[in-house]
Amino acid sequence: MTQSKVVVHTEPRLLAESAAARLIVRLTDAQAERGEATVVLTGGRIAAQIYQAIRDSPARDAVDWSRVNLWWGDERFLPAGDPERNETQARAALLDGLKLDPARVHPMPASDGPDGDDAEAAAARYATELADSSRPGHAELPHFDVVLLGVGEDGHVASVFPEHPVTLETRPVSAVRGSPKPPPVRTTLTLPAINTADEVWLIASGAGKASAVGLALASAGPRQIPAAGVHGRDLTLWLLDSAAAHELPPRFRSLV
Ligand SMILES: O=C(O)[C@H](O)[C@@H](O)[C@H](O)[C@H](O)COP(=O)(O)O
Repeated sequence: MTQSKVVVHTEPRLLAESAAARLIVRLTDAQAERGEATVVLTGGRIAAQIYQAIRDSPARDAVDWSRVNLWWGDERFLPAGDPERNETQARAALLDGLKLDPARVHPMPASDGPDGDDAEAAAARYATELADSSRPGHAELPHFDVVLLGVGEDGHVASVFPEHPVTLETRPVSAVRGSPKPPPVRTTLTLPAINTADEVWLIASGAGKASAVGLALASAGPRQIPAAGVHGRDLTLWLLDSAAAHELPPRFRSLV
């Protein structure tokens, strides 16, 4: 039975620093347990701050980065190296400074890759790459220790947007057309894929997220608020700053 936890920090800098420290510990624990660790990265502003905090952390190399498997939860379907790609932003903020094993780094396909501008084919390709790394007993997906998710003002996570057909997708990876958040074409892990993770961390900063966070932790459904539809097998962790926590349901009010 998954455990839910909400942690509120007074300001964005503390949210980013503490999330970075938490991820370093989580990855080192996973490596101690299984010899490797697997994390699914997200895009966005608070995620970039977390990546930079990891980069600058004195504890950074407690993680053996050569034994970390990196996947992405979603990607803007743009040419390789485009500054708007989540991969480009993660590499600039953190990855380029780490001793990663390139064979363990799995960016989502670019729009100038082997599938050209066919986002559906690119999504299928990523699904195959995931399946090729799947864990025993799970035909389609590797073991995800942690999936990181930013939360949109509208309650989206990854590129699963409210009332979008992708909210009903059962395949692990989907193309997304008509994204309300530019660019319009993306690829994303779906809610069922995200929910295979041991832990899902939802990270939100700023007053603009307060409504979506409050609805997700109240009674919203996953089509209306996709963030309401994600949960880890062991832990669903909300990492918030005070501004994003401003509309938490009464049972969480003591945290703010
Ligand atoms: O490709 C993307 O845009 C992200 O994956 C997206 O899901 C992001 O995490 C949220 O929109 C929050 O972004 P901010 O932290 O910048 O508000």
